[in-house]
Amino acid sequence: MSTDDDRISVQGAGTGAGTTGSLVLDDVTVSRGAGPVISHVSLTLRPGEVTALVGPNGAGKTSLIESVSAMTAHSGGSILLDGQSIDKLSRVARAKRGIVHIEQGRAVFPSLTVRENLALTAKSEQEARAALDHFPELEKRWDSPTGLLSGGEQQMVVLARAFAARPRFLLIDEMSLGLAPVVFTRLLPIVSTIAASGVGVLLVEQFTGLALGLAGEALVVSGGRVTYQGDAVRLREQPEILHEAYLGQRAA
Ligand SMILES: Nc1ncnc2c1ncn2[C@@H]1O[C@H](COP(=O)(O)OP(=O)(O)OP(=O)(O)O)[C@@H](O)[C@H]1O
Repeated sequence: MSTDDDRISVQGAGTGAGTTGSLVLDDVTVSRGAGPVISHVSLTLRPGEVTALVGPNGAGKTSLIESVSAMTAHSGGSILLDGQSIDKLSRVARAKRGIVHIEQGRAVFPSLTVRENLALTAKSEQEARAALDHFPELEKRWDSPTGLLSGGEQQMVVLARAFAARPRFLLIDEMSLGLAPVVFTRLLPIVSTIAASGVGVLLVEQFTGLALGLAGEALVVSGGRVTYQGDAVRLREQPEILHEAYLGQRAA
């Protein structure tokens, strides 16, 4: 059961001034089956900034990210884009407004070429090609069936396809899943570059150190609650906060 004392709010979250251009989660709770799996999260995503969402398995990270793209309905609080509630908007409507969700797992269409995969989201061949600016390694694979690419290259296709959709906000859930750390490390600068082009990124990641390296703000969640919210650099300097989150959930 949650109490008001458990709530962690961020200055500026909510409606009103300062939210234009932002995606705001205002006291969001997501429930599945018996009850809440993540409660009272307030967070503001801004263009050009990376926010890391980290915590142990089952903490509620995926449920939260899914509530933003409307894959899962939230049971409390509100989600606002440019200061307007998007609570009632479907997944497709939110995607049309620029909220793009990269789900866990590398969901490429293996028999389609890289070009064809990007054509699924890009408005034109020109835009698909433009997405390649961030992914020069895919250039030589342009006409290859995506299923023949390595795991890291397939994840690049997933990222490129999301970028070709011209997101305003990109929600990335466990991009590293099934990838060797060395391969994942190559993908991170691409995420930074995408953010630098003006996209607000929410990054859910199990490789916490790497994720915090490119984030401005970080949230740690454990057992469905936010246990830390603030500067990512400060979190890196205080690993005990993360340790507590992981150990605390195990003990709960
Ligand atoms: N479809 C579902 N129906 C019922 N409960 C679910 C469903 N999906 C997830 N849960 C439960 O919700 C809680 C939060 O899961 P969630 O996947 O959001 O956490 P997570 O932090 O993303 O974990 P992971 O890193 O393992 O994906 C867990 O207790 C999980 O068992």
